[in-house]
Amino acid sequence: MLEDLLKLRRDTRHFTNEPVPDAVLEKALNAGHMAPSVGLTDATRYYIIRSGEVKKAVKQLFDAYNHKAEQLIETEPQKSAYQALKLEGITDAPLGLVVCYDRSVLDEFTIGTIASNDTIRSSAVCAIQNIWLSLTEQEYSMGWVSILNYHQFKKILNLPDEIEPLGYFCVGRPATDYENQPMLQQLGWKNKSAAPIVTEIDAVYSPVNSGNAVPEVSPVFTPGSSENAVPGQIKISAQLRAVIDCKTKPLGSLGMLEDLALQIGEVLGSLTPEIKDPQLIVFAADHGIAHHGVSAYPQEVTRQMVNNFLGGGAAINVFCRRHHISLKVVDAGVNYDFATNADLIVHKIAKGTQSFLYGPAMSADELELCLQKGAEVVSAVQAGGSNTVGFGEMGIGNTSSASVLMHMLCDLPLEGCVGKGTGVTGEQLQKKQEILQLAIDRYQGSYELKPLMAHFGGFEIMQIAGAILEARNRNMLILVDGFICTVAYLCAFKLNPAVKSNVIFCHESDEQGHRLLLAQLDATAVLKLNLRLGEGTGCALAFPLLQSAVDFLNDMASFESADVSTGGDLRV
Ligand SMILES: O=C(O)c1ccc[n+]([C@@H]2O[C@H](COP(=O)([O-])O)[C@@H](O)[C@H]2O)c1
Ligand SMILES: Cc1cc2nc[nH]c2cc1C
Repeated sequence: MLEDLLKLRRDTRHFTNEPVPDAVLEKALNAGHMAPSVGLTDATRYYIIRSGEVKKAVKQLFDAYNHKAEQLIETEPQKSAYQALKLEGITDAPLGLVVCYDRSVLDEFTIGTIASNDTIRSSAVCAIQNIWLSLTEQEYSMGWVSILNYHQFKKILNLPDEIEPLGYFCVGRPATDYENQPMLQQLGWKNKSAAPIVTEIDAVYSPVNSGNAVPEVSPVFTPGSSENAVPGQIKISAQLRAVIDCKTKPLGSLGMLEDLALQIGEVLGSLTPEIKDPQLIVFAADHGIAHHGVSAYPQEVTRQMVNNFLGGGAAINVFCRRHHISLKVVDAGVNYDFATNADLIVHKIAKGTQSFLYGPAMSADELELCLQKGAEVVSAVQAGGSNTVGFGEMGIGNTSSASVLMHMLCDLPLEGCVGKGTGVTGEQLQKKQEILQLAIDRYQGSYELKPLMAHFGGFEIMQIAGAILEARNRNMLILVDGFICTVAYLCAFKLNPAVKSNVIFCHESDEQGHRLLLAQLDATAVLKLNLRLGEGTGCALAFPLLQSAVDFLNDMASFESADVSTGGDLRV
């Protein structure tokens, strides 16, 4: 009887050393294969582990993470109780089973995954339950080990990139029935609720009728209003100019460094400004448009590079270390679930945008959420004592999004806005242009700013726009990187032109379109090094020049203090 099996099924951590016959395993895996899979994606994959060496390596991963979990427990009695629990039987169980799903099924059109890619993961969970019940019926059992560093786990099993494991399952003959209850309940850790928790929803929720009205969220700023002026901002331009001109140098001879010193002094409201705790934030997200062959690299590079940032091995890590800039990564919408990491801020809106070839990349609500989440990042940065924030991005396909936004918002010919991105040239570049043109031709929405931002945007681009707006509200110095970041700035600027005074455009990217965009914005970049990497690399490289501008303003002698004769051209 099914009900008896459901009652008997246990998450098992205690096994006899009796081997699992092949026929038992085969029957259980066939039961897994009979489970529902969304849109018949058939993405569930199984790996069998019999090797003692592999089991030992998995056990070590478990031990390391379990130790971490122990550290999180605050009270000693609870810690001791936790330590007494046996949470796995990796080396005791005769067999290990790794249940995974294959993300590459998403490379083709699939049914049922449009709202969330998580559905393929859920299908694998259905298979797991079938296997569990089949093993129970055959008087065997299984134990789910989920406390693992999945990055390492994939590495030691040498799983292909697109294969995502849900856990390691210990399989064998149970050595106990835990008195017919979950082991955690038997040991008094926690009781299972007595009955399913069910609520009937009989009407569509409306905040107005509920008597529990949600206060309206105030916009990040009020475009075009005089409230945009930062309170207390001191008009010190003339004084700064005088200080710069009195330094021991021919008038204007420090060129652009003089403009930077002036701007930094103005933004930070000081004749002796100090750059405090500079921070670089890389916003990362995936793009539905990336599935249409518009990039030279596959989508998974986004998450691989995020892991590279977290591991300290990317160009931006190297440059930030060199120039003593703190680095954080924001998961704004990467198509992946990252392990917890102190340098990762999870502001995931969804696992990638929808392809704007078929409809809006994001909803109006998601756009607002992006602006809000970006603003939150900057609030936290300032609360930590920083007054200078640089923005970088990572997202396969994001030059496509940025190019269309530039075209739509600046009314410039598309060809001038589309470039090679990660390296598409020749026919592929032609194809990228055609796909983007098709998306534009199909667009039937409003030509107002926000609908355009939502339809063609990316989660990282819009979170950066929100972050720039908040940094301006907080009177911070804002460093903008290459082409994609400048498009994020363009969106922010269209919402509040006052952002311009706080922004330094750190470099002119080699991406075709950036030069044109900077000209359109009447902006001059600090560097031109033919970079087209993104990540915020331009910001990190320009930083020592900005610091040098501040240093000459603060530390250089004046004609008077050094007793040097002025030429006839001194302005003051
Ligand atoms: O910052 C730039 O100017 C820049 C120019 C070209 C490419 N990129 C990077 O390349 C990725 C987007 O390129 P693509 O070809 O995938 O659209 C994304 O991760 C960006 O960080 C960045
Ligand atoms: C390898 C790689 C690194 C990147 N960094 C930013 N965008 C990138 C795109 C690629 C492909």
